[in-house]
Amino acid sequence: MAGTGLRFRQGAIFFSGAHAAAHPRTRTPHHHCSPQRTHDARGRCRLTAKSANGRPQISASFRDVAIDGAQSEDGAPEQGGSTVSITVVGASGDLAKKKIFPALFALYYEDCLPEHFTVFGYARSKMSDEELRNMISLTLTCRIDQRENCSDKMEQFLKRCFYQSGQYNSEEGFSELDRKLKEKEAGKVPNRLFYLSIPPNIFVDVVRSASRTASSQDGWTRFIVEKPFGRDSESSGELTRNLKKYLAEEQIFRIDHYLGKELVENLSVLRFSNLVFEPLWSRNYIRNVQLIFSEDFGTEGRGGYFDNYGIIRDIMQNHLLQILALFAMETPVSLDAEDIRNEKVKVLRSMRQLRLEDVVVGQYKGHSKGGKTYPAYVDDPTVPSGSITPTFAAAALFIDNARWDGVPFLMKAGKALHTRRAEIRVQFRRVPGNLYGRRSRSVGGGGTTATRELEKATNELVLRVQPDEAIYLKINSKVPGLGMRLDSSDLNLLYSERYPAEIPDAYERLLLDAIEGERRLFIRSDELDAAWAIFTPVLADLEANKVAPELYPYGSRGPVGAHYLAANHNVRWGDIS
Ligand SMILES: NC(=O)C1=CN([C@@H]2O[C@H](COP(=O)(O)OP(=O)(O)OC[C@H]3O[C@@H](n4cnc5c(N)ncnc54)[C@H](OP(=O)(O)O)[C@@H]3O)[C@@H](O)[C@H]2O)C=CC1
Ligand SMILES: O=C1O[C@H](COP(=O)(O)O)[C@@H](O)[C@H](O)[C@H]1O
Repeated sequence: MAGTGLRFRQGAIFFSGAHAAAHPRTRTPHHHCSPQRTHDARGRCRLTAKSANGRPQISASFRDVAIDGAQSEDGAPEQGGSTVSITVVGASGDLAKKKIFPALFALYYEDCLPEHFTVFGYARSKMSDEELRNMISLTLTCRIDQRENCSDKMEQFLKRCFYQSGQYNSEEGFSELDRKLKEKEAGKVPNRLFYLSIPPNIFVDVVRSASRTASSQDGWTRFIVEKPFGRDSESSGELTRNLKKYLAEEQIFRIDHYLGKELVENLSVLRFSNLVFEPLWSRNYIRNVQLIFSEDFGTEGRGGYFDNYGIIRDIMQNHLLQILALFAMETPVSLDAEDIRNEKVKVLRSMRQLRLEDVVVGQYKGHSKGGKTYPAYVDDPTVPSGSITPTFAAAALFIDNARWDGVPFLMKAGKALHTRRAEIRVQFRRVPGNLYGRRSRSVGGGGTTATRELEKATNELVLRVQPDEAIYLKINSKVPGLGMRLDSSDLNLLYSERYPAEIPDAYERLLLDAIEGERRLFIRSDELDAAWAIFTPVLADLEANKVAPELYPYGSRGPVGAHYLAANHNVRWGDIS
């Protein structure tokens, strides 16, 4: 089943009622947007459809495509139409509490969920519906730009939340869930979404039991699968094969929440809808690309999980590589999920396998500063003593195709660093024969001289994914005055100034996409294979050679080895120069 179109949330391009009626999207969830709301301007809660040539068609809101129907306050539907049941498996866990329930509430608060929906939590912990509601109510928040009584909305949302306790490999547990779901769904076409917010070793157990006993009979059944998708090519292949014993690929939504981040979504818009960037987007003008992730906290509380994976698997092989693929892919045939994912696979398959000499690994050590003591990674009681799992890595990757031949794509990811940041930096080549870069020559009537420093200040495009989302371009420009003094300054699109509304969390976008059957931002199995093929050999070498990580103090800028790695490729990290 191919993706059925896309929303232009920001641009608010919508499809017509006539098309809505004909479009396959109308078979799935039936959305309701309050007509009083100003969602158009915010670009939220709208469906778009595309014509055969992939262009968006004109406007109709979810309301236009909804099959009208009523639902009682506790989520029990009245006759007719369809309903969506969202089951969060692992409901008692960290991710569910921190991200999934809050994202579902935010969607509800924004009137973005289908009119008829129910949320179930499933886990082994014993809990009543009321206890689940109390638990999740602690992490629900309202938008800063509140438009209506938040506590009423929370109460209404919580009334639609229920809990079922059961084992993850238990068909009885999921049969009981199925029975309760049916009660809520009665009379409507049931669509079911399972979110696997559980450790990866039980993904297959859950999929086996839930698909056999709690699949929808008449509607769709989809599973969102959290990372990690294996530890290497082999384990990932095995996971995929096992999942596919019970599910079709179209039912599997492998989530990478970085694809749901606003700036990452904007990357393709920036490239493909501005004439000024795409012609420069190649080895002819780009010197290097840097993908940087840093966190100013350690693995606190997640050391048990992390030690089995390390930073390369936790961040690079998925989040940073996905960004790289979107950055470097060729223009897709259309904005359909399959066309985009085809291009991502192509570019990933053109990448060279990473070699040990192109990687630097580090691990944070304890540090005292300002009377405060910060722990070492190995101080975490869930981390085995003497662990050499990297909490920092830098790597130089290459794409062996005509567009990117010879351009280093440098990645850097680390925990317990001096700042929290995720960004993409594009460093352009020097201006050939730069008139203003000639050292000894006077370049203006004012008598000032341009220096070599300025020649070094080449253009740099920065997409700051977080925090303080921004896109800025470093340019050389003349300092106002009678002389000819040049300066490097920024053309800056700071989101908080240009778009004052709060930016939705990545999980909101991705949950909504999964409900709508939009696969563009989820990882296809061949993408995953291509991603693991790049990293598996070096991961095996690191482990086989027991490569000791370079220690860096908690709160520092990371190991100096990262600078040498960059220098080997004639690069200076943009975040520290
Ligand atoms: N937390 C985060 O920030 C992120 C998490 N993820 C991924 O999301 C998934 C869930 O993460 P998170 O919520 O942190 O996980 P948790 O460790 O909190 O586990 C979720 C739930 O699964 C059950 N569980 C935990 N360990 C086991 C076990 N060994 N065997 C059976 N059941 C177990 C527990 O529920 P009960 O005992 O009630 O059954 C627990 O509440 C994981 O795949 C993780 O890698 C991805 C990105 C970020
Ligand atoms: O997937 C993961 O992402 C988080 C960082 O996500 P962010 O949205 O807060 O930037 C990271 O902390 C975690 O280790 C990793 O598993």
